[in-house]
Amino acid sequence: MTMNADKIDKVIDELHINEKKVLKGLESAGLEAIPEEIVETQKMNIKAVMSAAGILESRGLIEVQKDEKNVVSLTDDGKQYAQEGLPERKLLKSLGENKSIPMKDIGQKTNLEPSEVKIAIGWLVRKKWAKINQGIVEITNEGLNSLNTQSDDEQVLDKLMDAQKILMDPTKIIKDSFNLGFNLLKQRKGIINVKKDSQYLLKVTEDGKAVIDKGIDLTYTVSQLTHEQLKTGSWKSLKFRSYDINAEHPETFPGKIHPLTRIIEEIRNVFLNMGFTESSGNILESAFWNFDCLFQPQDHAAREMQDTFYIKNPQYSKLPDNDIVNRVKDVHEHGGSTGSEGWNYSWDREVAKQSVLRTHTTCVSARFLEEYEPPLKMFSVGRVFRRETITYKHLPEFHQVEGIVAAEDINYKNLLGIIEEFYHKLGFKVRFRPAYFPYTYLSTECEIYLPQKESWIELGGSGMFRPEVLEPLGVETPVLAFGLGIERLAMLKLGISDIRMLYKSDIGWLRDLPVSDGVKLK
Ligand SMILES: N[C@@H](Cc1ccccc1)C(=O)O
Repeated sequence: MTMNADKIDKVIDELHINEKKVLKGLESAGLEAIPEEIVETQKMNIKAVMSAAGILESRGLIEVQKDEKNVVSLTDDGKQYAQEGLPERKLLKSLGENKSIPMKDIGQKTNLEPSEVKIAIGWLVRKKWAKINQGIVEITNEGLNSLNTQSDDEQVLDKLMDAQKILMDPTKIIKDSFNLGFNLLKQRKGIINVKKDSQYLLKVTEDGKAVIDKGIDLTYTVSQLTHEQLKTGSWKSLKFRSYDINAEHPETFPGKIHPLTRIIEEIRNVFLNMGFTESSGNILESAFWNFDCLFQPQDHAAREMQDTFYIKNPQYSKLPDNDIVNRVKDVHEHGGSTGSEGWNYSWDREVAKQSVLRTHTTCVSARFLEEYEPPLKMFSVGRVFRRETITYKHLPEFHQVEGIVAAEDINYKNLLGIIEEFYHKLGFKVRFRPAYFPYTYLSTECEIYLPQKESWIELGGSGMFRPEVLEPLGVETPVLAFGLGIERLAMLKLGISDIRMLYKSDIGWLRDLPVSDGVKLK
């Protein structure tokens, strides 16, 4: 099957100068040549020819045939034998017409070296030129007949002497006289050398022919720009090799921002766009800001060691001004001036001073309210900590987004509207259920719908801060507040079923995520 014209043009366009030269060389050699010939005609080195041939072969333009040959030549000893004759020939000659001679006399009566005598007798017998009878060497008729003729091995010896080397095909076993002679010589050590040698033959294929027929322009095409070309300006006259966007390439894994970070950024953008101011607090917090100022009684279950991480060092954190501390104490003990009864116990300053890892970001909202005057809209994102057993949907450490809106005419309906709007912007449908928090009334839990599971899952709490919270902070307007978990939202957005995957260093699934989902990061 041959290529169409478009394909031919594309192939030509992609050929490197060396590949073009090899094709040129093959064209002038009649579509078939050994690499050495291309080296000659195209003035290339053998390495360049071979690597270009490899590429041409991979593109189907040529075929590279490999021919393994044995190169046979004579050793120095072999050459000496070729000149002086093999020992058995020397012995036969020096015996002349003598048909027999005792073995022990051979040394004296012939001109053979002592070391040759044994070999000579051995081969005389092997070649059936002589027999040994009770210590006497007797020349046979065959021996006499061969006085004036060359045996097979002697002929090969002569040929090798003349030709210096002879190529033999190792895959073919030929029973001609050359091979017989060659095998005989090989049985004697140190006469002939056999080396393997690969010979390549480059043959143009039909596709290659089509490319050659189209005409190959030897203009140098550059695949890489060098410093030199830029400096001298020679790049202006160069022809550049076009990109092959289909070329094989190693798989790469670009760095990307972790999806959880991205979702946090997306959430931040939503609130910033809704006109909220961003704030933040500390991970290490006093029980006062985490619990007490939120009207959470000091014997509340959530404060217990099994739910909250208490810190040994620093064991205690600083409390704010006595004013606010005393107002909080008042509210806890008997409701302050809110009209509420409070919790009716004796509030302990030491308990409020304990250091904790914040269990929610609501403490950020409390601190903000203490510092700023309504009207205000504030959100914060941060890590919170709870003594949870790790499961597919629980982590002892996770993120919350927390927010408050404080203004004269703010009400519970606004709260539901804001939460609905927030989830809507992230692509979720939300519903509300009544709930209880010590610091809000009315209180609600929000749930979002999971189409895959056809069920609702709880994502966070919210409510209107109680007067017992607002009064000590000096806030006179209503305040709506919410605190929503982020990891569960991330699970839904990313379609993962185990929350732990968000914190695993196993990057397998992260590799499959797109590099960007279009969320702008600062
Ligand atoms: N702090 C609550 C959420 C909440 C925030 C604000 C008001 C009401 C509830 C939680 O962590 O679950």
